[in-house]
Amino acid sequence: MLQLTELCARYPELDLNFTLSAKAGEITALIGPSGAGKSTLLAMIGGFAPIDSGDLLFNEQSLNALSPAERPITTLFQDHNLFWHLCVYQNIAIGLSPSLKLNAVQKQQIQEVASQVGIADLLQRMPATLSGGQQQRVGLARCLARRRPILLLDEPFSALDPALRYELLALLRSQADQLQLTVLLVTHHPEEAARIADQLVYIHQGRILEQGNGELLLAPRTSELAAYLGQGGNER
Ligand SMILES: Nc1ncnc2c1ncn2[C@@H]1O[C@H](COP(=O)(O)OP(=O)(O)OP(=O)(O)O)[C@@H](O)[C@H]1O
Repeated sequence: MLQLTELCARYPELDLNFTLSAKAGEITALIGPSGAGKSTLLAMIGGFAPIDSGDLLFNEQSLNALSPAERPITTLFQDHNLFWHLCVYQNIAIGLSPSLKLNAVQKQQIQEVASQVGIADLLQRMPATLSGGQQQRVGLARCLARRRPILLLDEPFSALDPALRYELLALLRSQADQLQLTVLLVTHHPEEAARIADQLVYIHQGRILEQGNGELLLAPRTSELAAYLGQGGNER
């Protein structure tokens, strides 16, 4: 279980304060307007942005003092996931060993993960020769190969067309189930995320305003979420 308790960061323009928990095997979709603090929240969990106060626990162990590499976490971003001078195999391998020297078990792991995400026949290709969807599969494969129990995704599929985006979300769903990953996904496509997520979390101005399952989108309780969803106009 990943548990955030009053996890705070203060910036000149925004105070962030999050209390949230997510279980193994669960996908949590983080939605909210631009500038709400979604990416900063992922960065705080991943160790890339400072935590001013509060607790970040995974299976009851504090992660606050750990460096990004020491945390049981791997992150997939929208861009900059791939090294263009390395082939697909090496792009996955670098997640396991920065020197690209792999033992037999690690080599096997790469084959396995490549099959799981449907890129087993692309391992010798260069990233520039792949479609956007294939490239994001490679990025996802690298994250999965690292076998960290927490997977953070910051809008990784948003540049893809809707059908491909959904295909990758469905892949994420199956991997979360199989590997019992705790997944936090930042997305600007709430309806799509609702099809695969266990919980939706609406973030507004550095705070969680609403949280729940897909029903949230059908019946927002706050005027902020209604406005974000384009259902504004009704005073609530
Ligand atoms: N390093 C920083 N220095 C100053 N302010 C920061 C910093 N990091 C985050 N912030 C503040 O937090 C706000 C939230 O930014 P963040 O990128 O997390 O929003 P977001 O919800 O992910 O937006 P988007 O959907 O556009 O990616 C920023 O607008 C800024 O006010």
